[in-house]
Amino acid sequence: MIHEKAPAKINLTLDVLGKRPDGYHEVEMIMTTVDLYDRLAIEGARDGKIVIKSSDRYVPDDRRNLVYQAAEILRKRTGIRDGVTFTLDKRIPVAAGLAGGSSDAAAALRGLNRFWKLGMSLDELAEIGAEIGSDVPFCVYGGTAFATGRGEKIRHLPAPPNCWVILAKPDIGVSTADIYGKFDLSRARHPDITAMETALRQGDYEGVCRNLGNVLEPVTMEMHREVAMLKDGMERFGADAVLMSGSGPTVFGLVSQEARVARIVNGLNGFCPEVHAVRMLGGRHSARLD
Ligand SMILES: C[C@@](CO)(OP(=O)(O)O)[C@H](O)COP(=O)(O)OP(=O)(O)OC[C@H]1O[C@@H](n2ccc(N)nc2=O)[C@H](O)[C@@H]1O
Ligand SMILES: Nc1ncnc2c1ncn2[C@@H]1O[C@H](COP(=O)(O)OP(=O)(O)O)[C@@H](O)[C@H]1O
Repeated sequence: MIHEKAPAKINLTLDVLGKRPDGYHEVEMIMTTVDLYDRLAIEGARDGKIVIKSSDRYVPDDRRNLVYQAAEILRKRTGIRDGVTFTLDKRIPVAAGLAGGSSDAAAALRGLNRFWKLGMSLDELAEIGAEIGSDVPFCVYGGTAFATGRGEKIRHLPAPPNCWVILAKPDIGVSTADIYGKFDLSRARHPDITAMETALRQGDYEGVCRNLGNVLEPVTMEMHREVAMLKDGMERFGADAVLMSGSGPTVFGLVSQEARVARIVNGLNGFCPEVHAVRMLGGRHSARLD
């Protein structure tokens, strides 16, 4: 049996440039991984079956699970017919804007690469991952990156300055397709992605805080006032900067002073069911074969 960790991501910036003929949106975003993980165990299965055992009853255990799709695509590409059992310990909230499913799929690709001794590079796995979902290539590498296209083209960036990240997810689920569908380009306030990239290159924490921005945030907030309430709460309790991640509804706050973390977490616990205090990870995965 082998194990692979699947970290959550947050979007430091998310911009949409327009809708494409294929129905997806052209995006520019800066993403980074944080130390909240799902855990994936991989072992063999009889009769060539792909079996998913999940700790979360809201996550599908069939072909709809992105982990299943990762195994299926990898088998098709390589001609391998072996069965495989995945035991998925979900810690990342589902449908939260934290790319839990995408990160699980990426972990399945990295893990199966080791389990089946395929010898593929992360670039090859990322290319395969793009067939599963727009965020999967980023999740294959992890770390910090500038993502373009529909999110699948990746350019690596330096890790953000170390700080605490407080994640708060209201008790609602959000459909990514729904939020992109309601997005109106003419009303968008575009974030300054160049300024964010400069802040990352200079290790400038205040610059990172100043330049957080997500054009999908007002769209999700208009549908769910809980998101705006959480953002207000997080700011009031003392986070340095606050933003919604991805299509939401998770809101994250950046905090440099450890002493403030407990105060913010305790304050939010009063009205938000799911709050996590985590750290930035920033570093990339490797395509290890052991
Ligand atoms: C918004 C983001 C930001 O990181 O993350 P989440 O909120 O899902 O975490 C991503 O763009 C989500 O990526 P991902 O969740 O992999 O999306 P996909 O499975 O490829 O697409 C789901 C649906 O979202 C819409 N979609 C997705 C990506 C994109 N660039 N344009 C789109 O319009 C499409 O309607 C698509 O059918
Ligand atoms: N391994 C998985 N973990 C979580 N959700 C999954 C997984 N595979 C498929 N899904 C489906 O994908 C949807 C989006 O989940 P998730 O990846 O957690 O959200 P997001 O795209 O907002 O980050 C869920 O509603 C779920 O039905």
